[in-house]
Amino acid sequence: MQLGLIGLGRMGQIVVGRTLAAGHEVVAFDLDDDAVATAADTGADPADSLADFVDQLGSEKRIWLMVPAGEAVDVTLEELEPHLDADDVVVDGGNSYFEDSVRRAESCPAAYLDCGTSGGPAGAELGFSLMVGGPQWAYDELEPVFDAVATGPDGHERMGPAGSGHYVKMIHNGVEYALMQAYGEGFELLHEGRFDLDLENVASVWNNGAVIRSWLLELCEEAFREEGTDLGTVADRVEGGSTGTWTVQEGLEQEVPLPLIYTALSERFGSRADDGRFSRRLANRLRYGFGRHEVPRRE
Ligand SMILES: NC(=O)C1=CN([C@@H]2O[C@H](COP(=O)(O)OP(=O)(O)OC[C@H]3O[C@@H](n4cnc5c(N)ncnc54)[C@H](O)[C@@H]3O)[C@@H](O)[C@H]2O)C=CC1
Ligand SMILES: O=C(CO)[C@H](O)[C@H](O)COP(=O)(O)O
Repeated sequence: MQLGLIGLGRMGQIVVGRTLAAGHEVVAFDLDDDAVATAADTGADPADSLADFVDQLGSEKRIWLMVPAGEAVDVTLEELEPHLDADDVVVDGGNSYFEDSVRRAESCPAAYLDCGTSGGPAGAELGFSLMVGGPQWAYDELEPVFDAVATGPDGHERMGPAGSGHYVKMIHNGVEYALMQAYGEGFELLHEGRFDLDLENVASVWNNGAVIRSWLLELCEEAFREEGTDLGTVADRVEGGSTGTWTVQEGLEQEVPLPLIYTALSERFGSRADDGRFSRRLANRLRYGFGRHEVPRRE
């Protein structure tokens, strides 16, 4: 299959690499020429403009967007629109708000798949977990690419109609916030508590058979190994927050109580006051662990 990839940042380059490794062709475009050159070095066909990108794709276009959520998706779709028809498929693999995806699916001339992507840049070797919404035929059509980008055939599923993929990913991120908060609080108590503990050792022993073992806990272990048991210069400041805000808003609309996710979100907002909380410094470092997000550091 030939896949057109727009957005060649941390996540897009992985989609390119995994799709090529599975024997497919990739045409790659980004506003940043260096990102296009990196994709070309991996074996993709570089496009120097969106017009060039569209020209290089065949009559039944298969396009994957991996650009930042929001305006970049709308701008890209607007430019693609004159070149798309009902036989084409567009996948949005970013963290778009699900209601935006429903709107885009209604107005896009091509079949539109909203694809929640989990695993982060650190998950490149294993492959991602993909939660897809949209028409069944388009999902079936893209299955070889989903097999390649995901951990394999078990790493992707069609969730339901338009919007359902990004809806499931939004709530996944709410759970992610609460888990990070829970690990952060536990390690804060261990750090401030009665014993002089090596937190890397604690995380390591918990990761070997304990009920609370997980990938996030492995990333806690990595953070203590690389930063030290007191997290060194990692600042008490947690960025991000959009996906957690949407999750809490949805909980309010559905009248489903989400006290843990809400608390984790409000802790993030509170962190921006910089008052030195350990749990938030760990959350800051964990976002680097899975997302390669920049780590704000204190002086
Ligand atoms: N980093 C992570 O852990 C995860 C990120 N995501 C989502 O995946 C999407 C991409 O994320 P990252 O790769 O981390 O971002 P990134 O910032 O590393 O890369 C975004 C790329 O898109 C390009 N771009 C921006 N606007 C463009 C446009 N109009 N046309 C063409 N290229 C454009 C930028 O030049 C950049 O190369 C976002 O929606 C993000 O929320 C999803 C799961 C995990
Ligand atoms: O989706 C992700 C992980 O699953 C990304 O890392 C995302 O950027 C994190 O979301 P937020 O910016 O709301 O912290």
